[in-house]
Amino acid sequence: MPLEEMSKFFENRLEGYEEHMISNVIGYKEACVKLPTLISSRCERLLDLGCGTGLELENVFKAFSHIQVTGIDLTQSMLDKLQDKYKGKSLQLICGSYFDVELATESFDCAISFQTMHHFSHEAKIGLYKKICNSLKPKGMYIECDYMVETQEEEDYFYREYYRFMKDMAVSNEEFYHYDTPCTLGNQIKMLKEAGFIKVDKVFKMDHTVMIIAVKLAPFL
Ligand SMILES: C[S@@+](CC[C@H](N)C(=O)[O-])C[C@H]1O[C@@H](n2cnc3c(N)ncnc32)[C@H](O)[C@@H]1O
Repeated sequence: MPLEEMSKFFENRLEGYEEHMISNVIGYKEACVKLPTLISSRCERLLDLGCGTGLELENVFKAFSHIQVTGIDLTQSMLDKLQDKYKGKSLQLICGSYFDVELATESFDCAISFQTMHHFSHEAKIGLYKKICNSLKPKGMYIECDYMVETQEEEDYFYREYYRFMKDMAVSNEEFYHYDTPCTLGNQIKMLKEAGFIKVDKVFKMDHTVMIIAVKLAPFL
């Protein structure tokens, strides 16, 4: 089956998307409940990469009613739904790729990404993580919740299949097509450290849903 272009994939599944995440992705609901407990009470500006319809923001807004959220997503229809759901909230929504959107230096207290990073190469993710790290204030943190695999063999299998599909479709690696290429927790931690985060810890795991916190500076600084 040919792969679908990334934003088309999500556009075509908008109806029923949230129900699918809540009912079928084991650990997703629980990770959303945990998220606000990990965010510092002093957090004023939050960056949400691949925010989609903002399902992960529901509990954040309950705990931080005045938080300012910048959300970036490739799919306009997902952003439209987010805007509709959170009327009256402080939202800046940007339709574009988080690989391309410029992020001002030291401008966010916290950055999050939920279920969006499992589509890219290590190289692309390290570049993006550097950009995220640079956009965080000195005491800022990045929280990633994503689909991860247990072994290197599984990770290698998914990347191999992805590159095979892309080759068969004669699509360049610069274009975004939807195919899951989850990484191991160990590789995720390595990538985040290589990008400049000082401390990276797993804080939640249920089935294949894993949450990591990456801190920009050592906590005692
Ligand atoms: C599985 S959804 C997750 C949405 C939301 N974070 C959630 O937890 O419900 C993945 C989202 O990532 C977005 N996405 C994928 N690649 C992207 C990119 N390069 N830049 C911005 N958004 C991207 C898709 O458009 C989609 O809305």
